[in-house]
Amino acid sequence: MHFIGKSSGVAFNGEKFTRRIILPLAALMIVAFTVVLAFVIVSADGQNRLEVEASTKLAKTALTVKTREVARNLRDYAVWEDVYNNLHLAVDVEWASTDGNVGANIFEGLGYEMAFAINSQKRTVYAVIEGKPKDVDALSLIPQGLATLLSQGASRSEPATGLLKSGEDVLIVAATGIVPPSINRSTLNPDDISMLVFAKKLDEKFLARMGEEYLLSNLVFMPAGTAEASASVPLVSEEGQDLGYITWSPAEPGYELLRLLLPPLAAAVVVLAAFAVLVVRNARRSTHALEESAKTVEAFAQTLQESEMRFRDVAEASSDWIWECDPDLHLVYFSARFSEVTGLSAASVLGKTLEQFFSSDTESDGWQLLVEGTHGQSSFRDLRCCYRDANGQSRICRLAGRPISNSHGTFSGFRGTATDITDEVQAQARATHLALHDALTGLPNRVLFRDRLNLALSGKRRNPSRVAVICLDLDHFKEVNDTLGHGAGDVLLQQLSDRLQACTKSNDTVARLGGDEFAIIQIGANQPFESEQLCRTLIEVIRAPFHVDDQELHVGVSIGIAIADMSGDDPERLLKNADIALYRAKQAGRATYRIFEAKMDQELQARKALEYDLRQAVLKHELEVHYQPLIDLDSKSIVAVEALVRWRHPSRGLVSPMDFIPLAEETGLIVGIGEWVLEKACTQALSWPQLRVAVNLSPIQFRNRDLIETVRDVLTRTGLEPARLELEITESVLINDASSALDILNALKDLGVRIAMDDFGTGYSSLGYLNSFPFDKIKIDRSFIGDMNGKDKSSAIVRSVITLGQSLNMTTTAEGVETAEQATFLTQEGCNQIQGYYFSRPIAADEFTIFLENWTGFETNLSSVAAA
Ligand SMILES: Nc1nc2c(ncn2[C@@H]2O[C@H](COP(=O)(O)O[C@H]3[C@@H](O)[C@H](n4cnc5c(=O)[nH]c(N)nc54)O[C@@H]3COP(=O)(O)O)[C@@H](O)[C@H]2O)c(=O)[nH]1
Repeated sequence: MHFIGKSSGVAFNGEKFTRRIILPLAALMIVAFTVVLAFVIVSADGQNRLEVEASTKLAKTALTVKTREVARNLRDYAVWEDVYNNLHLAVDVEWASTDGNVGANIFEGLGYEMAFAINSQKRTVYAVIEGKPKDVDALSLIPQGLATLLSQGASRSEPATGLLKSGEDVLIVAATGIVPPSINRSTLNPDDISMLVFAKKLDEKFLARMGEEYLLSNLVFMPAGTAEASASVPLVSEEGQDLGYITWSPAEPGYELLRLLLPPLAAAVVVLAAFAVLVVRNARRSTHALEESAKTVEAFAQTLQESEMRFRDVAEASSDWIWECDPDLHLVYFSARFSEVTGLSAASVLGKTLEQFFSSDTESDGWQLLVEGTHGQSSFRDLRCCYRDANGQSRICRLAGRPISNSHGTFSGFRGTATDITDEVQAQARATHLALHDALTGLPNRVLFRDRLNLALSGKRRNPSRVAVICLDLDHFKEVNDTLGHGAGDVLLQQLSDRLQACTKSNDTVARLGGDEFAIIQIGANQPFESEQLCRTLIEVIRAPFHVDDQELHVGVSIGIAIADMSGDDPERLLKNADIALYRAKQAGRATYRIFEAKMDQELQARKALEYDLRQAVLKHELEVHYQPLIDLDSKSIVAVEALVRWRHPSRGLVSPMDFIPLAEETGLIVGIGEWVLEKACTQALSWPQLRVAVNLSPIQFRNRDLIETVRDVLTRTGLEPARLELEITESVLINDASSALDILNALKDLGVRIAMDDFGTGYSSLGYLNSFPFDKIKIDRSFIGDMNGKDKSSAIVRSVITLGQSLNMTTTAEGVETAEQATFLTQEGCNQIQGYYFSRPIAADEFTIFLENWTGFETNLSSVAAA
């Protein structure tokens, strides 16, 4: 394993690219182009200079040739016998000037502007200027150099030539002696010889023709002192006098070359530049790609480095250690972590086989294959093994290994890791336990209960009717929680679970399903006998007081039993059936048990249907309120009316509240129904201004703290005077939580409404209640009224309650008065109000209005009662 160092920065940014690639390349191109251009220009210039040199030579040659031509023409005349005779021996001007001798032909034929014949005394004897004889002196006309030239020409056979000036004109002048071939020249004294002179002007015409002949374009004469041209030949006399120069426009092959070369060169430069741009662009792309791949490589290197660091950190931080064994599974290597984790020295273990050090705590095939040597030299992982650490403690580890080979490729053992998973396994075991057990009691929870039930039922199939599911629900446990707090409730539940376990056998399962709900799976050969026996025991055992925080607590238990095969063997169904039986046990007055029967389910279904109908009834406004009058026995007038709810069911007809109020209470629907009845009754009472209206309140409504607000709101909404509203409560309201109930009653009383104790005598009839709360009225339950005949116990009770009411200054009302005798007796005993079918059944509001209108009072036969 090795680390790849961080890159030293291969990255090539744009600036670097420009500096390192583009600028040198551009400079190279500029230099190359400049060199080429300079070379071309220098070559062109060289060529031009060569051309100047060549043309100069040519111009000189042309001058020489012209000069020789003048000399040659001169000589032709000078050797002519006639010229000797007519211009030397004697001067015959007429002969000489005749055309064809030395006359006009000299100018017109040969083009010489001047011709002179000069005798030995240097006197011009004959002169022809531009073809016409003139009397001029040659030496005056050409003052400088002619004398010398005459002298030279006289002394030699060939004409002497030179460039001389006449006025502003430059002349090619040739001078030679007039000596015919008949005379031996050497015999003559030069000083005696007459000279013939021809002169040719270097005028424009002459030079133009000469230029044409010698390809010297624009050949012109330039006087002395003017700026010298690039191509010129100076005109210097024999005596060194500067006469000016001839100049011409030399050909410029160099510039021609430039004209030819520059466009393709420029094109080449453009192409090269374009190519360079392309190359640079490609290079930039390549550089960019290179840069990207460099970055990627760098990133990889970084990642690898981090990965290695991570691996090292993990390896050092984890409890893993590395081991190695030879082909016979003898341990031959441990990493340093081995000793740190196990507390054992590597030396004490090295040499042992895998099997001698580890043992498998599971029936793992992998482990068997490994230690038996049938591993096939293949990798393995997740082998759970045990070993003993330095303290002799059993530890669990997970082994992973892969085969290793020597340099020849032969199998040389295994190398792998061992991870100590003892804590993990223990934590997992704890988690599993927690997931399957109730934290408070340690009993199996619902999940484990289901598992066990499934298991029991699968066993039951081999031995039917042995499994019973028993559901338990504590009676009055809520009161423990409410009065002593949840801590006390928890302790009670823990004690209860101990009692439950003590009552069951080892192969039974006691589980806590939640709250105060417990369940038992009982396996018994003799069902339902055994489960009934167990339930009776449980009821007894649980009835015994619990001791929590020095307090003696009493709870009871209701139990439902479902026997497999008697009620199906589906675990869910079985549990549900036990629940239904439990419900029936509770309905039966608690502290008892019930065994599930099929009809219970039917009843439950019917109840559910009723519940559904009731919910619908509320929504569909199928409820209505009927009214029953309360008659004052002093005035014989109707003083109040009791509102009683009815359900006009579409198919069942008028349903009694006896049939649906309990259900409404169980489902909580009573809260909404109660409020609706209250509002309806208060509204209706407004149309009977002389009457109070009495409305029944359910204990369930009392548990709701909103009751006070509800009553206040209804009174506000309807506008009924609070003193005209009488709320009837039963003793059960006070039994559950007397102090809270008394608070609510006081609050209601503060609203100004009256409170009546309903069904007095049927419950605990604790006089303490009457003492602790100043009721306005006591309603004697109709069961006492129906039973009394003047002498019996009921009559005595009724009499005592009336007396009690009188002494507590409370109104007494007798319910269920069906006969005149009952009315007479109650009148006689001093009862204040009576209510019953004798006067009217509960009737609809409009019927009641008619009843009220027709009311004329009633008669009591006091004498007959007294006689009885
Ligand atoms: N929480 C609420 N409870 C209500 C409401 N409406 C009624 N109830 C309670 O339902 C129980 C049954 O009521 P009901 O069937 O209406 O019976 C009442 C009277 O019809 C009946 N009664 C009256 N006189 C006689 C009689 O001469 N003989 C006879 N056999 N029965 C008679 O008594 C019932 C009134 O009882 P009480 O309320 O105790 O004054 C009943 O417990 C109602 O309270 C409601 O809206 N909310």
